[in-house]
Amino acid sequence: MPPSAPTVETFNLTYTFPDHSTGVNDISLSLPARSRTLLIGANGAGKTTLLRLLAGKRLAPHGSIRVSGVDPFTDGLEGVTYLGLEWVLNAIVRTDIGVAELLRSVGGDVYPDRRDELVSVLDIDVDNWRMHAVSDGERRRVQLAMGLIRPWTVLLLDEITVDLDVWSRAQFLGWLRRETEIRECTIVYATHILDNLAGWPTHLVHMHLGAVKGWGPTQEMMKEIDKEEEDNKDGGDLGLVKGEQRGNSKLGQLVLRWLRHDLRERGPRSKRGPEGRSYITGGLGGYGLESKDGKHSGAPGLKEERDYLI
Ligand SMILES: Nc1ncnc2c1ncn2[C@@H]1O[C@H](COP(=O)(O)OP(=O)(O)OP(=O)(O)O)[C@@H](O)[C@H]1O
Repeated sequence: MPPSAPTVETFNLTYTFPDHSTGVNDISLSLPARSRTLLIGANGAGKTTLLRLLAGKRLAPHGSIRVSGVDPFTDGLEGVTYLGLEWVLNAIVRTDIGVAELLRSVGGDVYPDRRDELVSVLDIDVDNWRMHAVSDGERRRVQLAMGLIRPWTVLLLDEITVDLDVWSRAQFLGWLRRETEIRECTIVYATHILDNLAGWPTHLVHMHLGAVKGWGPTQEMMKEIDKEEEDNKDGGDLGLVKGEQRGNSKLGQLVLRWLRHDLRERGPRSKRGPEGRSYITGGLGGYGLESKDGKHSGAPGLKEERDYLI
């Protein structure tokens, strides 16, 4: 990979699984060097598929992906680090092995400054922790350190911070941010957890049913929610009352809005339930029930779609 700035671009990227279901559909993105992009979308929106394609874990059509201006699958994926589920499930991190040894095995001695920095940021006890006898969150912290010691140029992160406590996650996100400020590197991060992310992403990508519905610099994307605040509607378009809105960050409000619209647009998953009864999902889950004769039995206390908060 050339030493130029690590831009990430896709050109009409489409991927269909062997069973003919759509993974991603006609995605064109141009993420600038040193950007920190969040992939946002409901479960099944295509975030993991996109990240795996960018990482070369799935074969993208020739010419549909460029990293630093070149086809990474022709010219090499060196510098691209993908941290996702399969990496997290690696069995070695559950064996009776010390942290120091593990970090050494992934190049800790070659990059001692980065190793020590990550150990400090992720609050890892190098001397005493053995991997078969740590908590899930502690294990995850060691895994993050292992995956990030080698200086990557493009980091593709599929939500793997779920086990971190709020403080550790904030420290970690701060470290990632600093990386993009002091080194030539770029991050694409798929997450549902928006805590401590206000001000973190430089770009947002809104995915739905395998497609990108919108993307761009965060400030541009936020205008949508700024406008809603200006309009000052009761509960806006989220179906939430005012007080509930206030509890969310602006980013949280924007994402709630997107996901609510996406679920409405997608519509019900299935009309048939057990025993011939059909679910009235209204795009928001199967809370209401309709009996065979069409009479609405409903979930206790829930009568209208507005009642089903996401
Ligand atoms: N191996 C597979 N074979 C067929 N279809 C798949 C496969 N993996 C994923 N899909 C489908 O592709 C779509 C996108 O899945 P993907 O895992 O990319 O979503 P996601 O946005 O990462 O979701 P989540 O937020 O739940 O992790 C889904 O509809 C899913 O059912």
